[in-house]
Amino acid sequence: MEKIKSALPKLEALYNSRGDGCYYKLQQSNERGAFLVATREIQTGEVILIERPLGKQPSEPTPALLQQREVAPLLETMQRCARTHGHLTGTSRYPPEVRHALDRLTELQTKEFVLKSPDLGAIWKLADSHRCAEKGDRVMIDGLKSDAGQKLNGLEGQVVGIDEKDKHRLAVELSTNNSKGTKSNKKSIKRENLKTLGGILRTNAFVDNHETTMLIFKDLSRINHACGDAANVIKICDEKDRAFVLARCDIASGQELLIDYIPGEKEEDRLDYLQMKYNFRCQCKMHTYM
Ligand SMILES: C[S@@+](CC[C@H](N)C(=O)[O-])C[C@H]1O[C@@H](n2cnc3c(N)ncnc32)[C@H](O)[C@@H]1O
Repeated sequence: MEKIKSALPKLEALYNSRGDGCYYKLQQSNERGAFLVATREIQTGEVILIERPLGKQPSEPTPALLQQREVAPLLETMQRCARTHGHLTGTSRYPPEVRHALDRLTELQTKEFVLKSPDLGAIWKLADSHRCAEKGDRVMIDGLKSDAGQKLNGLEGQVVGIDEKDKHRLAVELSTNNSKGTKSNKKSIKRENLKTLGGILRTNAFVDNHETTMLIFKDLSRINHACGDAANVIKICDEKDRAFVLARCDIASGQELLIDYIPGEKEEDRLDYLQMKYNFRCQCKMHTYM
């Protein structure tokens, strides 16, 4: 890894000098959402993309977050669980209250960081596999299928509580701008149709080289996961948190780009960790026949 890091300036110069355009395109599938596909043959070691993050936030709770009143009971829940089950990485065998605590802590922290990103519009376009909105959260409506619902997809708002008439839905206050200014407009929406910034962060974040910062990217965050040798690309960050994505083997045109989200994670913890952090059951070729 150190060898690649020292080669980054040379790789960047090479990447900037090549005149043959982008090496991948974005596609969409019903099962695994958006993904990237190679549009030409790529050789081992070639740089596929270099990009700066759209947003970032510290991996651990900041002192400002720790001072918030609602945070102490959430941390207490997580610490109690860690005492009973061991360290809180690598497994989804935790009780629902721990998952809830994780959801809330991430959501609260995104208010201090991701919500203030100048690229917020691009961040909202990323996927949210968690769908864990609660009262007070900024949300975006997503995935409504009916004709009327489709018109609401992409609108932003804030959850103001549970819908009194239907406890399975949340009341969302949309802010609609019109010629007379901002008008209040409440809608009743199922949680599964609401993206949150915390959910987006957890679904899409990669850590920096020191594992202290979570970073989200416009293109890198569209690359789906495959475990270990089933992955054909790797990423490495430079000191400015820009991600370099390199081919770790030869990639044929038309092949999906795949990255290991959890390099170094032990095999026995992998499926649980992917489920907890990204909320999917891994179907890569290492796990298809399990
Ligand atoms: C970082 S995003 C990747 C891009 C995403 N497919 C999209 O639509 O934007 C991670 C999410 O993609 C999906 N995903 C990625 N790799 C997958 C895999 N091997 N099997 C199933 N779903 C996967 C899961 O929904 C996961 O939470």
